[in-house]
Amino acid sequence: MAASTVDLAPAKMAVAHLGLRYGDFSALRDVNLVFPERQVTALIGPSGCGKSTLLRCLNRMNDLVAGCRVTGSVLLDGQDAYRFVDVNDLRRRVGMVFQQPNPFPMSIYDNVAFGPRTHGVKRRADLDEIVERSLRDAAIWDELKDRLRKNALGLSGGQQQRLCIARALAVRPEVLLMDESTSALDPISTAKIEELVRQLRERYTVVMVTHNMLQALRVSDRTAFFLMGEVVEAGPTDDVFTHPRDGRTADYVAGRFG
Ligand SMILES: Nc1ncnc2c1ncn2[C@@H]1O[C@H](COP(=O)(O)OP(=O)(O)OP(=O)(O)O)[C@@H](O)[C@H]1O
Repeated sequence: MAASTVDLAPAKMAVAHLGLRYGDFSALRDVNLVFPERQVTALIGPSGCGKSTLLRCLNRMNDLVAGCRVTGSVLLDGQDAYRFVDVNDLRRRVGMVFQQPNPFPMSIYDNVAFGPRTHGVKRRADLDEIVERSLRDAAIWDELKDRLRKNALGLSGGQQQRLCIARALAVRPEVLLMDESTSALDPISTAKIEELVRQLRERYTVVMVTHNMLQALRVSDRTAFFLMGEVVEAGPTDDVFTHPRDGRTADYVAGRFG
């Protein structure tokens, strides 16, 4: 079978024969996926099928879960992320934005400067430059530039989430993981973040978990459909939604279960 053009894009990340157990429970089984550079990949599937678990393997957040055991491999630029990449370096290169906006209870400026400071950036001019660049990249500079010293907890939910994206971008990641990052937001804030993701893909590789089929269709280049810890089908988003190869994918994207 001829590979499609998207399949030929260089893989920024990939997982091969990935398995994950929480104690006796097998949450992922033999998952094989590629995440091409500068593309958005959506992970879809019913609740509990392992989407967030897979996402957390990509930056080894599952290392923090007691009793969790990972088999197979996770590759970043072809290097095994569990063996050859320092975990702190991995988490800098593979940033994450969560479902609930979670700004720190400090100023907008200090939220964005937090990561660079922990990585040793001290000069005020450098931090100023990083804060402005990150807020611009998160499409929220114009809204916030006159209130950088105000507490981040005073922002709306949508603004807080874009601030969290700016905070993630401040350490210059290469991959951005988004775990249902719009599900707590109103439709206008959601639309702003979707537009932002479309812009971010020019420079970053994005992997997003979403329950929203239309969101996957609007913003992703590729989609992987999970069911009970396995990938049923993965490929270009248009193919998965309009010509699914597996009947279970067809039923799910048509909303017949979920
Ligand atoms: N820390 C944990 N300890 C034990 N089991 C867990 C843990 N985290 C997740 N699980 C289980 O692993 C399975 C997959 O969970 P996961 O959160 O990855 O699913 P999901 O597809 O992201 O679900 P949702 O869409 O509801 O967020 C579920 O059965 C869940 O209960």
